[in-house]
Amino acid sequence: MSLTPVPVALKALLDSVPGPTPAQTLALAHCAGRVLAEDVAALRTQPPFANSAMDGYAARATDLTLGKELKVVGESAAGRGFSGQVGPGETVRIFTGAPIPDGADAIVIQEHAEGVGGPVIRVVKPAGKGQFIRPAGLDFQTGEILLKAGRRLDSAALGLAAAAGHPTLSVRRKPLVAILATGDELVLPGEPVGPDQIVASNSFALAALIEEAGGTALDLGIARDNHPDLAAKIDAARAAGADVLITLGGASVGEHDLVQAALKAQGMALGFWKIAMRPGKPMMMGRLGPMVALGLPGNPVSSIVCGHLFAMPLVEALLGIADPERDRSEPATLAVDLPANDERQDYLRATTEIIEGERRVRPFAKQDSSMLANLSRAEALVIRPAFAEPAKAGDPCRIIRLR
Ligand SMILES: Nc1nc2c(c(=O)[nH]1)N[C@H]1C(S)=C(S)[C@@H](COP(=O)(O)OP(=O)(O)OC[C@H]3O[C@@H](n4cnc5c(N)ncnc54)[C@H](O)[C@@H]3O)O[C@H]1N2
Ligand code: MOO
Repeated sequence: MSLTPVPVALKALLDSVPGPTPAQTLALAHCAGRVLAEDVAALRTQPPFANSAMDGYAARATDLTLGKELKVVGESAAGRGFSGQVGPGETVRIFTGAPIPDGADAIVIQEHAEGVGGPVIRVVKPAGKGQFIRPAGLDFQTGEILLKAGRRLDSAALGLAAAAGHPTLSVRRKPLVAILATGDELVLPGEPVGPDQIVASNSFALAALIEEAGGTALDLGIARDNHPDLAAKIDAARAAGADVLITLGGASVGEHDLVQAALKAQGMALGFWKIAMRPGKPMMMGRLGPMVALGLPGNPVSSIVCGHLFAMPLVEALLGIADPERDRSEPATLAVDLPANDERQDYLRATTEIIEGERRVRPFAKQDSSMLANLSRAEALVIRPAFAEPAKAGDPCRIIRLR
């Protein structure tokens, strides 16, 4: 079977998503990091009235000339405006956020006015028309679309939704991603490690990526390399209503690599198996009813790199985020020579440094897909396209930043 190129695999995976998860209404306080299911329109105009950007004096701009003396006829504070009219030769003491009184069309800040005894001030620096006045609707108008569906709710978006008068928002349900480790050799961290056993790490790494992308990770534990156990764990994922089942390991061609057969036995329609990528070659994708099945290789670095490249965009697609397929790579410059590449697109763990304004990347000499320590030290993955010619230090390249 030929190897599926990375972009073809990504497209097939995202196309397999039946649609975004259903919408749910949440109180604003619980919306951080969630993704909007609908556009958000302003329920009010902001600011609702012209107000002062500074503490000072509101007057007619024609009166705010050097040395002019003005009579203070009242005060406008935030929440308590001045109800009268500002006439020629008059001014109103005003504070930041307070409504601009009728008749006034400029603010002189208090540092540019001095008291001359009694309720009189003198202008020591002129102010032009409109100075320090925020007109009504400066920020937004009622009905204006402020945030589009698919927007992740960061602090700026949440502040804006609140200012626009929304106590709740319609957001996508977090995609539920069941994660199943497989292997007779695996024990959990902290458990006694017998001969020939390995500590399972992939579920923890993948759960973190899923949560970072905006999903909920459901750890199904470890299935042993036999059909009854695998079937029971796959059943558990379906019973939980998982949108996605990620399996870890058992993806390759050995006699104990049973995951694909176990999924097919339950009716999985295979999308693809084996991609032109290093690490990550034995990755598999299929559909089991409404659930997307993503089979990641067991090697820890392979599963995490596939998690970045495939599982995170999959969660984004389920959240209805626009263009989950977008190119996430950035330009950089190689710090070392690299040999020609074969048919698998490489993702090389690398450190990065800025030299003379240029991001230089230095892949580790050892790239074995079992080595997690250099993945945690890596700041980027250097992409080496399939069949790339030998490259020299100083050549341009593309990278995916890891942090
Ligand atoms: N004859 C061939 N052998 C292999 C091929 C191939 O094409 N022909 N492909 C290799 C590649 S590439 C990869 S990647 C691995 C992936 O194999 P599996 O997905 O079947 O992974 P396992 O055999 O189950 O495990 C590989 C390795 O990773 C450890 N592992 C597994 N699960 C976990 C976990 N949850 N946490 C930590 N470590 C885990 C496992 O103990 C093994 O050491 O196949 C190559 N072989
Ligand atoms: O593709 Mo495997 O992930 O090279 O080790």
